[in-house]
Parts: sequence; structure tokens; C-alpha cells
Amino acid sequence: MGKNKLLVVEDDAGLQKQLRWSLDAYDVVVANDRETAMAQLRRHQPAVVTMDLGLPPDPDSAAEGLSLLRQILAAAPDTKVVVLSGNRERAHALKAIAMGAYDFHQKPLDADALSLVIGRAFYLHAMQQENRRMLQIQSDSPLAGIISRDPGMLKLCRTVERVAPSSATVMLLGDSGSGKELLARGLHNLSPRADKRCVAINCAAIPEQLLESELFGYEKGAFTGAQRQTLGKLELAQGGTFFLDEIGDMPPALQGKLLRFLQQRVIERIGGRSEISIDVRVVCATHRNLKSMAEEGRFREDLYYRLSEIVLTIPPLRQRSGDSALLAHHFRNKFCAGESRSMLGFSPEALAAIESYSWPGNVREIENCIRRAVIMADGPHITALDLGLPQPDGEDDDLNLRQARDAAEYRVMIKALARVDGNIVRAAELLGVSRPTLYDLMNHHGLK
Ligand SMILES: Nc1ncnc2c1ncn2[C@@H]1O[C@H](COP(=O)(O)OP(=O)(O)OP(=O)(O)O)[C@@H](O)[C@H]1O
Repeated sequence: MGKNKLLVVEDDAGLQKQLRWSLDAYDVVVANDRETAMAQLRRHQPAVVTMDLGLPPDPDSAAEGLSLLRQILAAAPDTKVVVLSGNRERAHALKAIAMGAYDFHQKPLDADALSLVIGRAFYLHAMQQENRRMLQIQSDSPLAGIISRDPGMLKLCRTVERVAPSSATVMLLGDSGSGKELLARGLHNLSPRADKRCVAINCAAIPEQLLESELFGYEKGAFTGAQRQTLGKLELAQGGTFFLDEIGDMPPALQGKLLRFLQQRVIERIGGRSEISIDVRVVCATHRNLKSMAEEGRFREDLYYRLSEIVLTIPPLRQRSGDSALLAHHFRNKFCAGESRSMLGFSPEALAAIESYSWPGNVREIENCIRRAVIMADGPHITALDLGLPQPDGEDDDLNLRQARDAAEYRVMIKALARVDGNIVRAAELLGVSRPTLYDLMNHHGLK
């Protein structure tokens, strides 16, 4: 990966040389005066600038330096400016900080201390950029809370947006932890019913005897222990959305009652005598293969067809290009903020392990894994050890450029963009192409 660009604004040739020499960890570009500094800023877009406040034409006053500072922050507000000041210029340095400079360093130069300040400035800048990109991804995402750059997943989100306004019954199919409930809530939030409730029931988690009363409610005295009238979840969802999770686990006796409800849209509370009309939009989900269950007689076929007006299949995480790294960054940001700890990076081995692991527990597994790693991490980075994932056994040699050049190019590009969290400059470096070439490739593949 290339060095970070650092702009040094200094009119003293000797100091310029000294700075170049002591800051050789960076790609240093220099400027002697305000005009050149602005030209270099526009050209190189450095994340960090060091500047002397005394610049020509009036090197004895701080006026030119402070004007440059104002100009830099107006043109590129995220730039971290480190002011180099002489002993007697402390007041000017403080003024610069008040105007938005990141820090100041007192001359004579102490190379180690200055490197430390500059290193921190780059780190902070990178964190801010990453957070901004993360927010951008979230707001770009058609569904709030769904993080993905995978074309299949994005297409699914667009389908959810299209389907949401209708009242069609939707069946969400996908492995455990792949986001079925999140999408069900997305369907509700994008529907005209969003101001009413979205009530969920998990058919696998509730014992058979209780499920009926949970669904339909009961009247006082309907059975021993029924001390007062209790509304069922279907009734509680009146006007809104009713989400039946793990529908494949619904006991056969209740399948018939649910079918009757779907046909007539009325319920009777247990022990009740009157029919109550219910207006809900039904969304259901399962990780089972409901169609073959219906074909084999393990699930009522007529109910299956009622429920599957629109079927949406969520791809497992292992089939979503680049999403594991993207989600890892997302959850790392979330849990670092939640645990009030400073932002952690991922070591390259940790990222490689994340990318090569197959995530059988899907997004829930990656979420738990990163939560644990954020707690366990002992330095500035999350290491492969903190993640507790198996180490990849070497290079991914599936990419056959001759057979599937386009597909491979696309996959590698998505992977690179995800690894650096959408940073075009770093993705281009990683791929070994120029920035314009990467933009061309992204255009070619229809990526924003
Ligand atoms: N694309 C995504 N972006 C961000 N978070 C996600 C995404 N998909 C799922 N999650 C999060 O992962 C966790 C599991 O998702 P969810 O409960 O929706 O999965 P599920 O398929 O309903 O699981 P189960 O079948 O086990 O009930 C939740 O915390 C959810 O917020």
C-alpha cells in the first residue's frame, strides 16, 4: 500500500529538508507559500498538513499562515492541520487551534514527538472518513439497517421496496441469521401500515398448547387460568403487519386455523362466540424448504400457496460478495461506540480470516464474533486470534481470469472495495490500478 500524503508548508529550505527527512514514513509534498500550498492541497488532497505560521510575504507575522489555515479548512474541512510554531508564537498557535487546526508543535523540531502527532492526525482522519462512508452506505441502502453491497442482496432490497406498499402476503426464505426478520420489519416500515404495529410471533419458540392462544387470544374463563380477556397477536397487529417467524414449525392443527383466518380474515378468540374482522398484512419466514415440506405432506399445501403470494429468497452471507468484510467494519464501528472504546482496526490476517470463513450462522454469527472480538482485543487492532476464526489455507485460487474474466474482475473489485471499506484511493492501490481506471471499471460493472 502507498504512503500517506503529507503536505509540508515551510518557507525555510533547511527546515523543509529536515522535515522531509524525519517524516519519510509519509509521501511528503512541500510548499513555500500560501498559493503553492493551496495548489498542492487541491492536487494531492493530503489528509494532514504541517504548516509554519510565518509565511512570505510577511514571515515575521502569523497573518499569512492564519489566512492559509482558514483557506485550507474552507476547501477541505476534514484536513488535519498541525501548526509548527516558535517559542514566542504560542498565542498564534492557540489562535490557530481555535480556528480549527488539529494541534501544534513547538520548534525546535522534535522528530519523534512530531511523528506521533502526525500519526494520530492521520488515524483520526481515517476514522472520520470511514464513519462517513459507513453512514453513506447506510443512507444509500434502500432499507434502513441493511448493510450490503452485494448485487443480489441490493436487488432483493429493491424488490422489498416495490412489494412493500401492496398488501400481498410475503414469504421470506433464508438461512438462520440471514436477515429475515430485518427484512420483514423493512417491509412493514416501507408500507402504508408503518404507523401501526408490526407484531411478530415465533412459531418454533412457543409450545403448541400456547401458540393458539398467542395467535387468537382468549376470553375470560375460556380455560383454567384464563382470568381475564386477552387479545391475541393477530388482533394486536390490527391495521399493521403480522410476522409469523419459523412458519415451517407451525403444528398441523394450527395450520388449518391459520388457513381459515387467511381465507376469511376473521378470528374468534378461544372461548368467544363472535367473529372479529382483522385487517393485517401477513409476512412469514422460515429457514426450512417449505415447498418440499408441502409436497411431502409435512405442511398443508393449501396453506403454503396462501402464504407464498410473493416469495423472497435471502442469499446466505457466504454468497454475498464482499459483504463479510463490510459487515465486520459495520459491527466493529457499532460495538466500539457501544463499548465506549477507541476505534479498533483489523489486522490484515483478521480481514483475510473474515473473508475466507463461510459464516454458517450468517449475519448473526458475524455480529456476535465482532462483538466478542471488540471486547477481547488488547491493542489498537482486532487480530485473527481475537476473532477465533480458522486461518485461511492460502490463496483463493478460484479466480480463473481466462474463463470468467469479467466475473472475476467484478468479484475482486467488490472484495477490494469492501476490504478498505469503500475508500476508492485505497481500493485502487490494493488492486494495482489508477483511480480513474477503477472508476472506469466500476462504471463498466454498474457500481456507484
Ligand atoms: N444486511 C444486514 N445488515 C446489518 N445487520 C444485519 C443484516 N442482516 C441481518 N442483520 C442483523 O443480524 C441479526 C440477525 O438477523 P435476523 O434476526 O433478521 O435474521 P433471521 O434470518 O430472522 O434469523 P432467524 O432465522 O434465526 O430468526 C440481527 O441482529 C440483524 O439486525
